[in-house]
Amino acid sequence: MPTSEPRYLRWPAVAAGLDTRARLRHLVAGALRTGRPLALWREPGAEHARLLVARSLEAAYTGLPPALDAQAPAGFAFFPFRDSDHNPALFLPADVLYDLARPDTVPVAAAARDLVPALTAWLATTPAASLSWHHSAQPVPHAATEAEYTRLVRTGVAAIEAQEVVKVVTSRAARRRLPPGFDPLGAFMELTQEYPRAFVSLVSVPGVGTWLGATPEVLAEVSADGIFRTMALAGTQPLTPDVSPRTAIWRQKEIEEQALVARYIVNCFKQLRLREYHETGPRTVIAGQLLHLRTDFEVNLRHVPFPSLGTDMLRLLHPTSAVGGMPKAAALQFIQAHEGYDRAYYSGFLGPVNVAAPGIARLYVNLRCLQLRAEEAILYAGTGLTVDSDPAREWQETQMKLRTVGSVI
Ligand SMILES: C=C(O[C@@H]1C=C(C(=O)O)C=C[C@H]1O)C(=O)O
Repeated sequence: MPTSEPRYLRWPAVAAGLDTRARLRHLVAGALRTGRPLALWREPGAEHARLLVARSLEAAYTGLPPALDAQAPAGFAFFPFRDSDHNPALFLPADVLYDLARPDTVPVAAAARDLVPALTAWLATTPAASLSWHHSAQPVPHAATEAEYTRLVRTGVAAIEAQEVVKVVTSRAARRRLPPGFDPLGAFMELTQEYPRAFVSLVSVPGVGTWLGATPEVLAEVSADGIFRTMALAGTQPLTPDVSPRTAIWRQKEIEEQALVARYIVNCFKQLRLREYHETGPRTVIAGQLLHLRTDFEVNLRHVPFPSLGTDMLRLLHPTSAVGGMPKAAALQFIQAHEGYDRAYYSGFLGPVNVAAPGIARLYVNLRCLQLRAEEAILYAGTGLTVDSDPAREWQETQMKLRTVGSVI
């Protein structure tokens, strides 16, 4: 009889003695070996992580950003900064879900029943000693030197002075050799410990590659109580022993930079003719070893006549002026023309939709992240420029941001 209930697979004898983490490794090994996409994540404040395995790469290709409503399919969105053949927009269907809070069974979605024999076989194999992570087929992006980044910032400031853009976010890639025996799963676990307030993720997709990150920035969230949330996060300074969120002082440059992001979000609400939003802040918040300015926005979806607000906002927001700039089109054009490397999934967005329960979505901007290659990691960071930007400070700021995820290598 057809049913929409998942099927709960039990662990076979070979895996019976494995603890939760070893079972996770065993599942990940099987997904990698059989060429399947996977996403592992830990939500801010949550104790346990979840692993999702999609039945195939083909099933993960998507067009539009996901719909944030309870009827939409469950899965994990992994979207690039800009769609292209090299960096496809992906939505990994929640075919197999392993919840580390419930390690005794492996639920397989009704739509993925065909997967049960293969999955049963892979669970019964001897646990693998090493994992073969998926790597991107694209060339390693150019890593800007300090001189090159300085030039980029100067060009950005000149574009602001010439009034081509009001704000633009420039970024760069940095290459780091991986230490021998580097273990991405171990690094993921370390990040979850180190950054309890971040959204920590490890995504591996055939042909697309493997990305690891710990981001502080919500792009669009719909919670169980029907609240839509987004945030304007910008402005950066180091968290040092003598500053705290309560005593932090911000320069005019950072205040303006963050206000532009907040204004951008308000404009998105305006485009949808929505007036009933709550705005809190800006406040100073901690993100790893950094402080940022943040304004929170909330809409109670049960009190407004906009059933598709979450979906519409997501499509308007990305890429926000926290990673692109203002006006959006001109800033994106500037980035395309001058940045000199492919951001790929850095400053795209990612996160689960309808996985915890129908109607719950948590999408984050993919910041403080790295891409894994066979022997090296490519780290990414950017900075919002305004007319007052100083190239040396902007370089320093990217250095600080690289340290968040860089701490695990
Ligand atoms: C672009 C990044 O971060 C964004 C830019 C910020 C800034 O310019 O101060 C701060 C937080 C993020 O919204 C990054 O981490 O790479």
